[in-house]
Amino acid sequence: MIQQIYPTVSHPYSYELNKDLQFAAAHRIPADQAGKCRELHGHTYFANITVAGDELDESGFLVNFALLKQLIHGRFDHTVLNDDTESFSDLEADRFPTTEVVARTIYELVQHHLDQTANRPRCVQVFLRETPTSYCLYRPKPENAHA
Ligand SMILES: Nc1nc2c(c(=O)[nH]1)N=C([C@H](O)[C@H](O)COP(=O)(O)OP(=O)(O)OP(=O)(O)O)CN2
Ligand SMILES: [Zn+2]
Repeated sequence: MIQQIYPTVSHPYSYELNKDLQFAAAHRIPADQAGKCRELHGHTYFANITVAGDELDESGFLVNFALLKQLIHGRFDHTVLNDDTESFSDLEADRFPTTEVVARTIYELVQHHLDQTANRPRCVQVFLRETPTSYCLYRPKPENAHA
């Protein structure tokens, strides 16, 4: 079980939910500065996804916790991230599967789903831990988070 205190994000909404999930994946960072991380290696990633909004859906949910797990764990668990060419690329640094880019990609996948719901909650933060000593936070710009 994941138990951690996460950084808080300020937002104007009345409801906020948080979903912890984990997935095992391999990656390589195709940059000279990446050193040993240029080689294929694996991590157990821990993600915390924060969703906020003012309206609930017909189930009384902002969004179903299980749906968030399905979107992210279902897509990335036991994969090689570099092979997921819809999300990542070995040719553009902004799409290398770094912690930063994976965190942003999780945001994009979650928000894309939320944009299709009637109650339209917003993903306001993604926390992604790659190693015991390394993590990244992704927060959309306010105009995207509060649209
Ligand atoms: N800004 C980033 N820097 C690094 C990333 C990254 O995604 N963003 N990734 C790596 C490697 O892929 C590696 O997985 C993580 O590196 P690091 O934290 O250095 O891992 P260690 O286990 O060796 O950390 P120690 O604290 O030294 O034990 C590298 N950099
Ligand atoms: Zn790595």
